[in-house]
Amino acid sequence: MFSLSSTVQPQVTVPLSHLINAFHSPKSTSVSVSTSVSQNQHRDVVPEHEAPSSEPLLNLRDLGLSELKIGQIDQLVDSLLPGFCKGKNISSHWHISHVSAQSFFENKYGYIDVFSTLRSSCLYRQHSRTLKSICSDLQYWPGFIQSRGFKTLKSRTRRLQSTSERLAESQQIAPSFVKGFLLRDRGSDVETLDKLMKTKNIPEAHQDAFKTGFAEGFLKAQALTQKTNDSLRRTRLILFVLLLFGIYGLLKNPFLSVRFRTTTGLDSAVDPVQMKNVTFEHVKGVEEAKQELQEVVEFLKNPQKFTVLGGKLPKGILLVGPPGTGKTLLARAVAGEADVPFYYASGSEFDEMFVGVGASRIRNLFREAKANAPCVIFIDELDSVGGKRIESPMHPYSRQTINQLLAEMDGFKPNEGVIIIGATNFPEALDNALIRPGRFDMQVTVPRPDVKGRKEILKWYLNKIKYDQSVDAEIIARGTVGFSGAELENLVNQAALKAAVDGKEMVTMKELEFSKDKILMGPERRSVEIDNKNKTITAYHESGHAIIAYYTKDAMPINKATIMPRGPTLGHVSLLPENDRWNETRSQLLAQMDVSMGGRVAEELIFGSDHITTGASSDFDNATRIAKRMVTKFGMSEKLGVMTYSDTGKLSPETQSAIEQEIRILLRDSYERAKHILKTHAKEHKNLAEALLTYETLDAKEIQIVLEGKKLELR
Ligand SMILES: Nc1ncnc2c1ncn2[C@@H]1O[C@H](COP(=O)(O)OP(=O)(O)OP(=O)(O)O)[C@@H](O)[C@H]1O
Ligand SMILES: [Zn+2]
Repeated sequence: MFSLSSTVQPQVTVPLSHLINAFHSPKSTSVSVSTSVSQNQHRDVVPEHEAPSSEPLLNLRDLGLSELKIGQIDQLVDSLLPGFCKGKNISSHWHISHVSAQSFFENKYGYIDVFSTLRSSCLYRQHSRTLKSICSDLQYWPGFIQSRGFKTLKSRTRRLQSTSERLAESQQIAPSFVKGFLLRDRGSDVETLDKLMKTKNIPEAHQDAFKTGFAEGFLKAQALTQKTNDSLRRTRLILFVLLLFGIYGLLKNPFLSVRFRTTTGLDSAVDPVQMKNVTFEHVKGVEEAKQELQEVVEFLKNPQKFTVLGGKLPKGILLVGPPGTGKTLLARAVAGEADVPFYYASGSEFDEMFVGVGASRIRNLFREAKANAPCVIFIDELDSVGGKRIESPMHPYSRQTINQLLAEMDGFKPNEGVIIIGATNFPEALDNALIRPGRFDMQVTVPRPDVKGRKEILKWYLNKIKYDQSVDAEIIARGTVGFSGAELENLVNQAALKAAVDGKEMVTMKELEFSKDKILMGPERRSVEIDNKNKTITAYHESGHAIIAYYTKDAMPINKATIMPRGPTLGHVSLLPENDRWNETRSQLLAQMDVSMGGRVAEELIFGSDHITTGASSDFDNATRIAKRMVTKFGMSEKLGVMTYSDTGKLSPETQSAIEQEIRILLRDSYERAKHILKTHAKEHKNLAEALLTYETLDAKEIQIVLEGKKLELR
């Protein structure tokens, strides 16, 4: 601790504590003193000390100090002024062993024992020896002297008053020199010291040494006080200079200044943007969301019209959906359609480790927005400011931030024309207080686009680039199940870049397919040298899949087959659902399993069962997953019936083995069906594999040509 009292304390009390230490620190000395006093005195003293009430109030005479013999005094003085008696001179020992510490502990060990004061005050009182009793009186002194160094005059007076009050009570019995110390009259200190030494018959030569020692100790203590004060002042100065440098650095250094700015909360994204250039036209494939937001646009255009009948519009709208589905775009479009200012804020901006900063940003944002109503405030990643996790110790102040947000949302009237749109990927993570009526009480789902939506989005972005008329957006749309708007935009962009790199004038299907595969499976690995044997195996394996897909009634249409290594694969066949599949029939699922089996079946038929490879593992994963779900989820096993088995680990061993049995049968049958097809179409299989070895990649049309036995035009 660096409190003033604790730093200054030691110096002022030094001289006396030295005395105290000198009096009774060498235990053996004090013992020998007390044993050598006459039995009488000893008896006199002991009972007094046994009575607790008499503790500190002892008269020197009672202590028998005046009766000490010369030899004993020598002993005493020796303990006070070590080395003095021997040399009858102020030895160098005395100079060194002075005073500079408050306690015996500190003198001995060289560092402060923080409990020394407490301990001493208790211990000294417990001592039954006479000299120690004096010390118990003496050690009142440091406490009062301490105040002189740094207390105000007022407090000092008060202290003195209380001191004298206490004194008044004990005036009759307190030793006079202790009184002198307590009153801190230096003159009387000396006087009392003189008197003491006189009454106690301390020889004159000793008296001088005694006083000198006292004075020296005092001076040293003064010097120490001065030193401590100086160093204290220096430390403060250094800290102040460092602080100034720190602030200067923060303002000067660009990186730091950004930190500083963002943490001050003074400029938290309060500049609105006019969104004239973004309208609902720009958002494709999310028709339902657009319809729901249409009424908000009407409201922003004319807030009064809506509230005149007492109707209330939601203050907050929550856009919920996976990343990249166009939530931000929709919010912008709302502002753009209504032609009102758009305030953008990201939830993570408010998630500050500094107390109050997040809250003050929210305040600023709402103040600005209200001044410019009607307007739209958009808070992206709302979960990072309004999430339930805000109780976590990592975000100690986010509770404040969310409370501020709630207060601001409650703080304006519904017809003020401020609409808050929040976006989140995890609505379930939001704090309940945020989604109750009056806050974000309208939820709009922004899902991943369906095949129609994907086609629209693709067309929208294709129209921004040069593309060949042969490009069929629908084919790409069908092959990009689960893609978000942002991913589709990226796909078109990558195709355009690829075309540019290849020196083409326009983007064709080839580039679009290429970038689709790249996004789905990772980049091509053209540099990998695959030996002919492996290439052949891959060609037959992939053609196996393709043949099964082609000749199985309920399989998805083939889109493409390739033996170009990409990501972790050596080749692949891609199939295209005609439409997004909302439901799948039993025969469609079986067809998918058969197609998966096609690869391994081909390897076995062409190269023999000793030469099958590891390449089919992901095919089996896929087939097994389908079979398992058919049995345990879809009720498609006659033996196990129309029942779901969610946690197979908890089922009885019989049921578990029955499930396993059924899955095994489904897979085995699938394998056999695939084998049958490949055996039947061995010729087509061979043709297709050879075509793949020649051309590396074949699209749906080319595959059809090969399988119909026609010759492919040379590319
Ligand atoms: N439905 C869509 N129509 C047109 N473009 C879209 C669509 N969805 C996404 N995009 C494109 O993707 C970009 C990113 O989308 P946006 O930032 O709106 O997604 P988001 O849902 O807000 O994502 P996040 O949750 O990651 O913030 C948009 O700027 C836009 O170019
Ligand atoms: Zn395969």
